[in-house]
Amino acid sequence: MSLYHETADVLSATSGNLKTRIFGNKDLKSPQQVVYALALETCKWSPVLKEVIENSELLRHERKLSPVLALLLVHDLLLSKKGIALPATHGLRASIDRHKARLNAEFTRARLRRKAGSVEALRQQITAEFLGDAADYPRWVRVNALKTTVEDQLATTFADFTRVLSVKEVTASPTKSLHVDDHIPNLLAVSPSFQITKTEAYTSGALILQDKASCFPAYLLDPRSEDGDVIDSCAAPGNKTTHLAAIVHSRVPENEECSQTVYAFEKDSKRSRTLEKMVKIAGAKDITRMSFGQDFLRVDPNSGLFKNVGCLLLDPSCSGSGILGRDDMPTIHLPEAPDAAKKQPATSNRKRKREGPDAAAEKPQPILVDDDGKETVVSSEKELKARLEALSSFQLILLLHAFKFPAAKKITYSTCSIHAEENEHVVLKALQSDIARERGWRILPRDQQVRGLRDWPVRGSVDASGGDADIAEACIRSYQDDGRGVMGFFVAGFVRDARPDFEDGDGPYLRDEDGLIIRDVMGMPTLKPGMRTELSKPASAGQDAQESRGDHVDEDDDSDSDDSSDVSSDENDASNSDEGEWNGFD
Ligand SMILES: C[S@@+](CC[C@H](N)C(=O)[O-])C[C@H]1O[C@@H](n2cnc3c(N)ncnc32)[C@H](O)[C@@H]1O
Repeated sequence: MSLYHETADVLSATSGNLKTRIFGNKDLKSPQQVVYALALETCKWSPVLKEVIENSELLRHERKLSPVLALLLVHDLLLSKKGIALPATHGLRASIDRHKARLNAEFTRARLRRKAGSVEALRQQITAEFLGDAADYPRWVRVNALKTTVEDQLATTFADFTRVLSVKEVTASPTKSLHVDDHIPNLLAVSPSFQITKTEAYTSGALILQDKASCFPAYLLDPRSEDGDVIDSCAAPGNKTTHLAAIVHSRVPENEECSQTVYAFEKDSKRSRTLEKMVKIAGAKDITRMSFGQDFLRVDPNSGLFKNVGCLLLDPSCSGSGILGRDDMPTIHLPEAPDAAKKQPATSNRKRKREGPDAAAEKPQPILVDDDGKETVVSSEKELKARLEALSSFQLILLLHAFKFPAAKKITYSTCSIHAEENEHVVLKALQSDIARERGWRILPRDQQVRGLRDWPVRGSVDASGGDADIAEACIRSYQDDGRGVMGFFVAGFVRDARPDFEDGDGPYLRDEDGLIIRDVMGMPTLKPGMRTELSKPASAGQDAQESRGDHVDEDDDSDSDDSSDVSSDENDASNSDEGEWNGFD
């Protein structure tokens, strides 16, 4: 099926948002990114394209074209640099090419009616209209300190931008403007219509699109050289991993080698590939060691490899309820088909929101979206509660696992959820846990936080913190729609005084240099790495390299599942088991 038919099907589907319709559809033959870009851009331009198609009477002459197909093809004819992505002999392309001159003329008329002096001016106008409410949010751009500096970027990529004093001014300004953020170092708020993905700085990894709130965890963790190595336990797609690497890098004195490592774990093998790409493009490869398809719960905290880990960042899967525009389906303006004109009132522009062009009106239902964009429709309060309960017990298990790293003294826990169950409640339970008490973990109070987050005004809920105002103050929140231009988010920091209780909880095992136990508590030899590999299931292509170095291969690769069933990853299993569970590093 052609790109155009597949994209037309996506736009005509009756359920799911645009992202889930595309990225959750394994049957698509065309590249998902290409389908997404075509669908989104066509929706954006559809008010103009509708006019062009109707005034040129394209659908009256080409009866086989549906209104959606016509929009997609005319979009590429008029607006894509490469034109229609079909051979000239293809029937669909021919049906548009026959009307090329008329379509071009109608496009010019539509532009002039909007008083746009050029196609670029029209593009800006259309983008601003399309953004609608989203225009209240700037584009948050993290300047990647591994590759560039704010000063360099202000002098190059943003040379023709006006610097303004607040986020509100950025979103209100009709011209290109930017604001250097007051809370997070190396962060810029940029005009939402700016097409940053087309800049060299973006494609080379010097600039990274990352919501301000998503920058909180790495900044709050504040890894310093004396803190030793860092773990990002749930790393893909890698925004926070690369942010951690950038912070670590920025603290290495000039002419000195970086002695710290950022260990990044990602359980899902498909998402691990995204992580790998992101780390590479961000220039973070030297600092980062990634373990693909690795469940963090199966990482042994007492392994010698992690004896210098002083900081951990935990950003586990959550309900995603704070994410901006996750459940939005862009509006598409369909041209009238000649027959439809008779059936429908002439005034109807068939403008539809959250539904495909041929769908019946759909009642919005609350949905939760997981890391892969998979949706869970929540039809009742009870169902929402059950889902949040499952998610929060999995989040707590991960946090308690992080507490076990013997040299750890700082941890951040974050979610992009607005629900207290996944946020303050997890924090309270973690603080009340045996492991927190044994190891002396406490919350990082507001007055000890890095300056930018100490100053950040939006804090946790006192009610959700069991009435404890200090804990609520220590928790950092953000909400959509509060005028600060950020997504809904939560982060809390935990600290303790470092105690190198390396053997703690694991017994006086003797380990080899990779941290593998080679003698047990009784001094008896344990399995050697080679023997473990024999016991493992055959490795996939990506794991060959790990095996050849004698690293373990996961026997129980459940990386495709990323939902609350993960809760079944028994914590004790994870910490006590030392065999066949380690995926090694890339
Ligand atoms: C919210 S996303 C992380 C986003 C990431 N920190 C960033 O900023 O780009 C959660 C990730 O954790 C992964 N994950 C969930 N459970 C995990 C586990 N037990 N071990 C390792 N990764 C896990 C998921 O597959 C998902 O990619």
